[in-house]
Amino acid sequence: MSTFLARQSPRSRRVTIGMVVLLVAYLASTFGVANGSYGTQSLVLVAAIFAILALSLDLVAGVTGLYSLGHAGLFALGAYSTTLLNSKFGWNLFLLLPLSIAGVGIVGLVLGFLSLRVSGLYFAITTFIFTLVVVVLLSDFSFTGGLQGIAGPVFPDFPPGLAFLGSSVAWCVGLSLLVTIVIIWSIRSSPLYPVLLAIRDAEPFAAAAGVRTSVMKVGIFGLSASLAGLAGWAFSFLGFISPGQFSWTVSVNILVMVILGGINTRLGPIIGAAFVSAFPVVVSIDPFLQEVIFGLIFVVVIVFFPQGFMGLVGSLARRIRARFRPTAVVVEAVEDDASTPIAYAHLAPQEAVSTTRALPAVDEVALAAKNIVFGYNRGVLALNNVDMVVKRGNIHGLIGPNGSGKSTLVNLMSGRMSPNSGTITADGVRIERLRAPARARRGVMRTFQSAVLVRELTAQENVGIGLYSRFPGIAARSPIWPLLMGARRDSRAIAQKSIAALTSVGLSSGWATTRVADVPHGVEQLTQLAAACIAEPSILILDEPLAGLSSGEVEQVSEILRGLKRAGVTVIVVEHQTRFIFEMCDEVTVLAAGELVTTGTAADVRANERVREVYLGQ
Ligand SMILES: Nc1ncnc2c1ncn2[C@@H]1O[C@H](COP(=O)(O)OP(=O)(O)OP(=O)(O)O)[C@@H](O)[C@H]1O
Repeated sequence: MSTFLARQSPRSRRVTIGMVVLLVAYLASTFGVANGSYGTQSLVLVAAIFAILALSLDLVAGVTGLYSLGHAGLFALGAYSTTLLNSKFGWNLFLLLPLSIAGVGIVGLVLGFLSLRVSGLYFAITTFIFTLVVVVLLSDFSFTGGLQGIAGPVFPDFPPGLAFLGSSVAWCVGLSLLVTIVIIWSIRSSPLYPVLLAIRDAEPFAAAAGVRTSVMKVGIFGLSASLAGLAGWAFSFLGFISPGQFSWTVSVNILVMVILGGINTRLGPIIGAAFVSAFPVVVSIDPFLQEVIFGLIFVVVIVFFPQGFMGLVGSLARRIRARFRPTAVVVEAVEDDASTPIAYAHLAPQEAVSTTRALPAVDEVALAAKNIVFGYNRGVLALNNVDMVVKRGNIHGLIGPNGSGKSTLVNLMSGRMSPNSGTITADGVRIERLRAPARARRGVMRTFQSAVLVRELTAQENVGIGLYSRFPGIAARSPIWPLLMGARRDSRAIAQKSIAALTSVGLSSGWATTRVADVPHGVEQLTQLAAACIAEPSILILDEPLAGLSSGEVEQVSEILRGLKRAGVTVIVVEHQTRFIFEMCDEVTVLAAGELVTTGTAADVRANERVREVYLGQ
């Protein structure tokens, strides 16, 4: 074992040791519970099942931002389908396990689909109604046992030779919890985790990085529902099941567990489930008083420690770490080495765009928007019959007074919206009806006017999101990520490329490991530039990249753009700083009041009478 560990990298060694510790803790605690008293067993097993539910809810609510009150309903479907199919039709309990997981997962996919139509409070209410309907149906039908409920199936005991293991139900529930922990913690340690946070906090950024956010939301909800189905399957072995055990208050209770323990944390949902399940047993007083005390604890946590128990522990740990962290510095100037394209300096030679991309043919068109018409909510047209043709390898400026339609045109070119009429082609292919992720996979990437990033993640983790479409199968591999050698290699590659991308835009490693919430505006802008550059775009669209930057940082961005141009990347840049635009750009397009004024070289545009009148104020 020690030779095996010695051959591993420090990170792999930590993962291996973590897995061994988890397995030993699981075996020891399950053995203890399985041989414990009936009272201990019923308390711990119920807590373990609620831990599964809390972990599964945290995946959708805490990580992905889909607040569901439907988990009690999904839980009920798992428990009742197992009980009814076994007691009425004699189906094998072990066959019912995958059926329950898959069946409830499919219902979850349907519920997840609703999240694409309604979000936030409306999604919570929709899922709440789902739970109500499930419970009403279970209460009304006679074959479900009505309000009285029905006896759950009997889980087979261990054979006599293994009787020393104790209660088989305890092992079954323990194994279900272990599997859930492995799946959730694997996702959290995979590159999918930052992507899910981006879907929650910065969906346009995730979409611009090539993530199909709708598919991802539906899929994650389906996975979470499957885990609720697993919890229901295991719960059916604990005795009698009745509709009251799955009412809407149970959905709320699962959410309370997540919040008390710490939303979006590894251990929080488990601690919350243990606390809420044990509370009535430990504080064994008048039930009314008990509820009042529990309510007070919840209010105190929400008001003073909104991140729950684990959030409190985490913020203490961050404060201690911050004391020992070296001061981060921005590299003020980027070396101007004409032989090394700055934005791609981090890539291996065989991957570097500059070495693989043929030099642009003169006047070859990279992106063309023709006859673009677009109006918001059928109101006044924001763009009326606008043309913009961008030549390959050029830096092309887009300027115009406030409200002239620059951001709207950028959003249409990058796929955030589609035009009412007109065509957009990239590399000769029509893209105007493609969504942002599809355009990103075609090499059309963008940044946003005010940086759209995940504030709780470090700059390095944010930049890594930009690589999502470059590493196949991240979502499919994520539930067992640390167990896969190739996946761990990919994690290392993503981390290395992210640091290199940040270095290439002039950010030191100190900033790479700082949370975006704690970095200055300039670092935030450079981080989103690195996140767009890392995926080697062929066309890069920058929406006001200089907004709020110091003169040193402006010079730094200019240098980065020159590096991109040398690497053959076509850059479209929207900017108000005309000095920068006229200095940097090969061609400039000018818009005014949603109409095209002119396109031409900096000299042509500066000399244009209409431009001087509408924009330069002369
Ligand atoms: N989400 C929206 N809903 C309705 N109207 C909008 C929306 N976004 C922009 N507009 C309108 O569309 C027109 C063009 O706006 P747009 O933001 O594209 O201009 P802009 O040139 O980028 O301006 P700025 O330089 O201030 O960013 C404006 O009249 C604006 O009020």
